[in-house]
Amino acid sequence: MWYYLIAIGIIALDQLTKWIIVRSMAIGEQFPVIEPFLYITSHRNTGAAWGILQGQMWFFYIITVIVIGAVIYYIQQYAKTNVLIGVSLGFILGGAIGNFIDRIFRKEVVDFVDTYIGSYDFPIFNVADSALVVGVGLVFIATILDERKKGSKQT
Ligand SMILES: CCC[C@@H]1OC(=O)[C@@H](C)C[C@H](C)CCCCC(=O)CCC[C@@H](CC)/C=C/C=C(\COC)CC[C@@H](O)[C@@H](O)C[C@H](O)CNC1=O
Repeated sequence: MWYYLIAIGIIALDQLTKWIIVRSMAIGEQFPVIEPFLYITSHRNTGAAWGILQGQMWFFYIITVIVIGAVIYYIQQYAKTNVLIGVSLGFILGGAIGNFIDRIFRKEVVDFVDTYIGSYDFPIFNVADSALVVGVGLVFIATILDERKKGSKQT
């Protein structure tokens, strides 16, 4: 149950940061946090990662509802026995809903975390994206650990 609290916490943090950016920065405005690696840049994206599928909102609604449905199903199935799976699914749920709220009410996603890896300007992202990437990464780790545990029991 409290995995949903993780998702709610992420949604709250995501929406709060986006609200602050929308209210206090013009689109395109930038200020440095850690030169020359990290900046806050007010950005909007009507697509998904790297701006793919710009404007395909119905596609995003359908995918997001599928993602949310799958995550809730897996939380009911696995979170009781595997805490790490539960936590990672909570992250994915929070991230998916965070961007879903933007897509429904703003018809675009607010992004503001602008990182430069060397001279490469990584796509500007937000709290929800970070939660999604961390959640997906944790699911992989939890699955690998789970397989190892099963493997060691059989040997
Ligand atoms: C993170 C998933 C993207 C997020 O998916 C969502 O909402 C989900 C719930 C719904 C999507 C319609 C479905 C997933 C599409 C899969 C995808 O896209 C491949 C991702 C690979 C991943 C490998 C690591 C890259 C990650 C990149 C970025 C995030 O880096 C932290 C850059 C983000 C910036 O391009 C930013 O403008 C994006 C904008 O905020 C809208 N965000 C989305 O569409």
